[in-house]
Amino acid sequence: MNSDRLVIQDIYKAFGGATVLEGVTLSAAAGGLSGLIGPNGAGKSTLFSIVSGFQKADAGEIFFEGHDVTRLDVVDRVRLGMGRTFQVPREFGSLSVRENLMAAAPDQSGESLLSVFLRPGAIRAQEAAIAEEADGWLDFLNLSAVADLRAASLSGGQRKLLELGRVLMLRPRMILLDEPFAGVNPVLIGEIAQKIRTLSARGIGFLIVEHNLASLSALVDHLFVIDRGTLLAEGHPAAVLADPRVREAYMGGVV
Ligand SMILES: Nc1ncnc2c1ncn2[C@@H]1O[C@H](COP(=O)(O)OP(=O)(O)OP(=O)(O)O)[C@@H](O)[C@H]1O
Repeated sequence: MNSDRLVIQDIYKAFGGATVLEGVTLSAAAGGLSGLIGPNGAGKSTLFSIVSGFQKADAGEIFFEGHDVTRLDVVDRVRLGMGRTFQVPREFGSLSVRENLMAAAPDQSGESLLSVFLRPGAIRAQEAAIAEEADGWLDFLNLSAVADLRAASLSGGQRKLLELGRVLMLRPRMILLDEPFAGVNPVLIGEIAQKIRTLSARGIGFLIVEHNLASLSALVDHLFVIDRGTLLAEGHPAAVLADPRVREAYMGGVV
């Protein structure tokens, strides 16, 4: 059942006395291109954190491709193919761009001191494979020219691309992208959107939180709108953005 979907079922979350999510239920195609919008403070980032396992819901359930992941930690969700990026990129500023990608790779047995002594050849081979994979993504993301620069020196848009690269190192089947276009110039927005389209055509699904509605609706096939902690509307982007309830809730009718 729902073996090809991310199913979010009746999620509740309160911080102190304030209820942020009040029974959010939605179902997104795991391999599809979907967007999640809503006014500031609607609970989008909180929902992302709960879906990816960084925060616990007070109630509700999450299923990914038929697996109940509600009680799994972040690492186990990543193993099942779920990846996420953050609104504020979390790269290591003092590491190079390439090192940032390599550090994101899972299962680095080279980090265990014992295996450095016992199996040095295997670790060198593994590191070489990780470096090759990182270089492949750097090339795909047009970051090869800055691979040896410190991540802190990148522009806002390049940092978004790096963040995407870091999650790609986890080999996800679905990526939750938190505001990929925020603080990015229009040219680079087009480039990031194109990368997302290419990855989608290769079978990686996306659920994207974004305030730039024009860029988002041009990219995704399906939009979800949450408002005051519940799902307000969903459907084809043009239909959703024309929905009077959405226009009313979202920016007080200015959409
Ligand atoms: N750790 C926390 N402790 C207390 N309140 C929190 C916490 N995280 C989020 N909130 C509150 O929950 C509400 C929803 O925040 P959230 O960041 O999920 O909304 P959002 O829809 O992503 O907003 P934005 O579009 O502005 O990023 C906000 O009122 C926020 O202040």
